[in-house]
Amino acid sequence: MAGSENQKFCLQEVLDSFQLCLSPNKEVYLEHYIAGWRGLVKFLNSLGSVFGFISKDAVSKIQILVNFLNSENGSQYATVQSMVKFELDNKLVDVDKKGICPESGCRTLLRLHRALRWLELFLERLRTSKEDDKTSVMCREAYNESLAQHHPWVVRKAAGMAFFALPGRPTFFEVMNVGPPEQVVAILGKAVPLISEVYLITEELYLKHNLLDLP
Ligand SMILES: CCCCCCCC/C=C\CCCCCCCC(=O)N[C@@H](COP(=O)(O)O)[C@H](O)/C=C/CCCCCCCCCCCCC
Repeated sequence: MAGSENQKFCLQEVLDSFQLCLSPNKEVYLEHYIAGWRGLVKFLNSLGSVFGFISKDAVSKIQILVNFLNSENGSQYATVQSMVKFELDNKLVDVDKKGICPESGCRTLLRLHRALRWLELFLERLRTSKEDDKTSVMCREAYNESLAQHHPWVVRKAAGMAFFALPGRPTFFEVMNVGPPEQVVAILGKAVPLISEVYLITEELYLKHNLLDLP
């Protein structure tokens, strides 16, 4: 999969990954979760270098999780549930403040998990938007309702500037690469509930283990 972030984006592939994410007993497969994010990063990269700092952060977090999956403990990272159990049982998570495990799987996934909520809110706005609605406004609103609450001022400012560079809705829909607008809206109608389900399962798991504020 190396370098796949540079290939052409297709929304259907992202949908497929998030579909494969859930096991029959509603565990979240890390491999497919990562594949979903890789697909999204492809989209981000196609929007231009102004989004480079966001893409870079997402790629570095994806890479941390890939490294865990490929490590000698890889089988413990098969699902988000098994990762949480393994890291907590073996004291591999910095719970209160950064210490000897600053880049645990739990902490790294939490950052992507928060971004998944932004994605859900943004895609729902896109799905229900009108032709001349502004993607930058949809993106900002979704960001303010989610990720922004976890970012310091300087990151919020940089993100806010980048949103101005987002293309209009028609170009945005074209880049999604699934056909005419009605088709995009139909696929978004499948993607949003799926992403929401993955988000909620992870949120409940993290809440149960008191992991929602990992430093
Ligand atoms: C389906 C097609 C349409 C939507 C496609 C969206 C594509 C989005 C792809 C990636 C989204 C970005 C994921 C960002 C992860 C951010 C994780 C994070 O919060 N990191 C911060 C905290 O990390 P630590 O310091 O604690 O390690 C880090 O400080 C962040 C730095 C970069 C800025 C992040 C800004 C996020 C803005 C999200 C909106 C992206 C706009 C994309 C527009 C399509």
